[in-house]
Amino acid sequence: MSDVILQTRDLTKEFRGFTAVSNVNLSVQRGSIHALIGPNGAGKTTCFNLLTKFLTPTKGIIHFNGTDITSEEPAQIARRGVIRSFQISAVFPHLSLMENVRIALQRKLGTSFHFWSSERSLDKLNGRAVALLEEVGLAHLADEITLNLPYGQKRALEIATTLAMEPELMLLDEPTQGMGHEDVERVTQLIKKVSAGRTILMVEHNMKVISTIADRITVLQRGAILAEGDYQTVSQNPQVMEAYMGTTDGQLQGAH
Ligand SMILES: Nc1ncnc2c1ncn2[C@@H]1O[C@H](COP(=O)(O)OP(=O)(O)OP(=O)(O)O)[C@@H](O)[C@H]1O
Repeated sequence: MSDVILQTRDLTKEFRGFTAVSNVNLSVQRGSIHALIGPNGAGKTTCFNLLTKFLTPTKGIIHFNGTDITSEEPAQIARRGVIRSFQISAVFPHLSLMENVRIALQRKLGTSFHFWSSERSLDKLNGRAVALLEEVGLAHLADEITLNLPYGQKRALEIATTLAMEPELMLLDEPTQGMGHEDVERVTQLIKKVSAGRTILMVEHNMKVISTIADRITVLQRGAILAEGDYQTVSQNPQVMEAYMGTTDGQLQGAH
């Protein structure tokens, strides 16, 4: 039986008559790494904004875990476990890595009386923060000031703060953007690692990353789904090649 965690039906967003996302029927399998790709302006970011309700759809339905969440507020959707990776600017540069992860954990716990009434709550909080830093390979830098981290490790910290929100579905927005080859490799492996027991929907331009870790790919063009399938299927689709390269005999590897 297929196990779909996220499903959209006819998801559409119009901006003053311009259709940025057009009747998108997206189906994300639980436990998969699903990539959303497409040329500039294809509607990828708008899709993410609709899924997290930073934008209200003009039309369409969003189901998460079988529940219609279309009319829910962003905070409600986040509480359900749909968490978009924080932008790098949301990580406090003058605080240590440990402090940043603790703040993310506190944000998740909020004013839960059950948690804070426990005498050992601070120990638990610190323990959880260390475990998250370990998960992303940054535990040895726990007391380092975030500002001093190289770019690749800042993105790993961003993933740790996202994990602190206990995501069931993580939305990663161009996680390897602006990285050198080694950082791309490291973050690719990190995404693979943290995908265990979670579902990841990622916007990514780097075809090497996509071919390495994506189970399924949805290609958007001018707001609509152009193609879907695994890397092999999508990369050999003449329409996809055309959309990326303006040629039907090009290779997707060269895109972006
Ligand atoms: N708030 C807005 N008002 C008007 N038009 C918008 C708005 N947001 C996005 N658009 C338009 O919608 C289209 C899709 O934009 P979007 O940012 O979703 O594309 P994208 O696939 O994420 O592109 P990129 O890869 O360049 O980030 C673009 O033509 C963009 O100009």
